[in-house]
Amino acid sequence: MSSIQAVAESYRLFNPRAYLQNNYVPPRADFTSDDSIMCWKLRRLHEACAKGEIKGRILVDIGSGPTIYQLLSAFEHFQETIMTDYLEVNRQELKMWLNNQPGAFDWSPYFEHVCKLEGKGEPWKDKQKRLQTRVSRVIPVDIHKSSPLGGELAPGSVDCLVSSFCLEACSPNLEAFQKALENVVTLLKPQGHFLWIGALEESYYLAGEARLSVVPVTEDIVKKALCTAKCVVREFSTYVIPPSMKVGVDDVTGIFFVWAQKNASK
Ligand SMILES: C[S@@+](CC[C@H](N)C(=O)[O-])C[C@H]1O[C@@H](n2cnc3c(N)ncnc32)[C@H](O)[C@@H]1O
Repeated sequence: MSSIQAVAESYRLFNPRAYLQNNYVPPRADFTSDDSIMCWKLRRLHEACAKGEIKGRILVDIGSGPTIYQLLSAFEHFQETIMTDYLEVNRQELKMWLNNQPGAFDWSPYFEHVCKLEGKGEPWKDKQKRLQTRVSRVIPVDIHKSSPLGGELAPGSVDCLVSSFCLEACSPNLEAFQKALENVVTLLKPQGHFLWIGALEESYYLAGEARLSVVPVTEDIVKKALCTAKCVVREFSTYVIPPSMKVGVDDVTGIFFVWAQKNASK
């Protein structure tokens, strides 16, 4: 896969339902096991957001895909949450869930789990309703454009970004990955926060008929990319994929979680 255009072409076959089935049901999302990928991701996000520093007016999720789990802790600390994806099929899948339409993916175990992490005894349905109300827009994004959200949001206007498994999964090479990161970071206010989750050393993943190429990145590459994008790493952790989570839908070896902050002066 050699160009941004070729990557875009490969996404034409992306099947949101197959993607959800590959990654967002057991064993990868097994809430009876604290060792599952999903429990690790939700715990990392919960712990970063529980510190009380990550808050503000606008939260934007870059490359949401058909998923909402990545917002379950952060959205509570912002007045407005904006979800984004490159593909209309994914934006439709999200709208179906936001509008409680029949056939929408069932995220209830995720809400139950995060309510338990928060420990307030809140009924999960209350939290679900709050997220559905708090998401104000589901809009197109292209991380390869200097303004990834077009005219929808001005550079320097976002308090916090979330992004999971997007940048490495839509970039043909490391140069494009670095540029995409810099494009996305321009949306942040100085000192804005970035909660970033991604795949380590992955070269492909499947979503139905689609076989998507991924640019393999290491922990070191991710840290250096953030430094070049004028971001300071506040927390960095990695999860090593155990054999039980290797289910033949990708060749990922690990997952990184980063809480970074844009430099004050940029
Ligand atoms: C691996 S999925 C990640 C979905 C979700 N965030 C998650 O955690 O599972 C990658 C997403 O990137 C989106 N994408 C593809 N090309 C893109 C581009 N140029 N800019 C932004 N997102 C893009 C895809 O539509 C897809 O939803």
